[in-house]
Amino acid sequence: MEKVGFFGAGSMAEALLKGLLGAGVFRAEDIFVINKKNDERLEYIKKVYGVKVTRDYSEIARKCSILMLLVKPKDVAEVMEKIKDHLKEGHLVISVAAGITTSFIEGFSSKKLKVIRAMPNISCQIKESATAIAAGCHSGECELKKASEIFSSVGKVILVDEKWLDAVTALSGSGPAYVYLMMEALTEAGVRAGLPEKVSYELAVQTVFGAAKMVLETGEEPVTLRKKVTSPGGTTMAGIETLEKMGFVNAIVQAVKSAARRSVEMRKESGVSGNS
Ligand SMILES: NC(=O)C1=CN([C@@H]2O[C@H](COP(=O)(O)OP(=O)(O)OC[C@H]3O[C@@H](n4cnc5c(N)ncnc54)[C@H](OP(=O)(O)O)[C@@H]3O)[C@@H](O)[C@H]2O)C=CC1
Ligand SMILES: O=C(O)[C@@H]1CCC=N1
Repeated sequence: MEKVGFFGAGSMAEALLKGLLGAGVFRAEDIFVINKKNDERLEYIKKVYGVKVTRDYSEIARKCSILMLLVKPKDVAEVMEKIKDHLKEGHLVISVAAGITTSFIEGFSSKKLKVIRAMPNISCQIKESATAIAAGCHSGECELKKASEIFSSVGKVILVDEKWLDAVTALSGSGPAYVYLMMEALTEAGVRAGLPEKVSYELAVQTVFGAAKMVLETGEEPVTLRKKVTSPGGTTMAGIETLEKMGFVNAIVQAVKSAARRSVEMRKESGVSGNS
């Protein structure tokens, strides 16, 4: 079985660990995890998931054929500097860092480094991620298949052109947070309408879950289902009209635009030149 190295032991690394181990894609003993300085966190990861932990970058590069960059965009260069002399053409580097291009990563090695850029989301923890993947210029079918296998084990995978990844990041990478905010807003709204907080919270969360499941299980589009809920002259119509008046759709459109812009900014702040 192939060995995989995790550079980073934060939220994304843990979400992926849970998903990959749960799905049996890798054995715990074939996963190596490194972080920068948080000893407590590394100890926790080792204890809870039974994976190997180290502070030796070259050990990971030597032992693992798949190297996953699970660090913040600004820290990608530091990791690449530390592993660049140990990289071989046989390595597959998979980065989830928002805004960081495959060409930036490829640029750290004189070899034809195989790089895949992926944008999963936090739901990989429960195997429900929406992940988009794009290939770097030395990656082909084989690397895409491998990355696809990894991310399929934690949800749905869509293959995209790399130029779309800022938009993908803004939509589905950040997207769970927008939906959580919607749940918070519904809960708050219920409380303001007189419900006890616990009742409001339970209704809000189940409503969001049920609505998503309806779309997936019936195959009907959201617009069709929305019309089915909206009786003429009824309560939903009153609610939707207020959302429209308050610019709900535009607020979402602007949120995704801002997030995509931030992806571009983070690329620049991380020292990456060029687009997407
Ligand atoms: N969170 C999310 O929902 C999503 C995140 N992403 C992407 O995933 C990446 C990681 O995000 P997230 O997990 O939230 O971030 P966290 O801040 O939770 O984790 C970052 C990790 O990187 C480690 N790290 C920093 N520098 C180094 C280094 N030089 N060598 C080794 N490890 C290092 C940190 O170690 P230490 O604590 O010791 O400093 C920490 O374990 C980001 O690039 C983000 O864009 C993508 C999709 C969704
Ligand atoms: O907020 C961020 O920058 C990361 C990327 C997508 C989700 N979280």
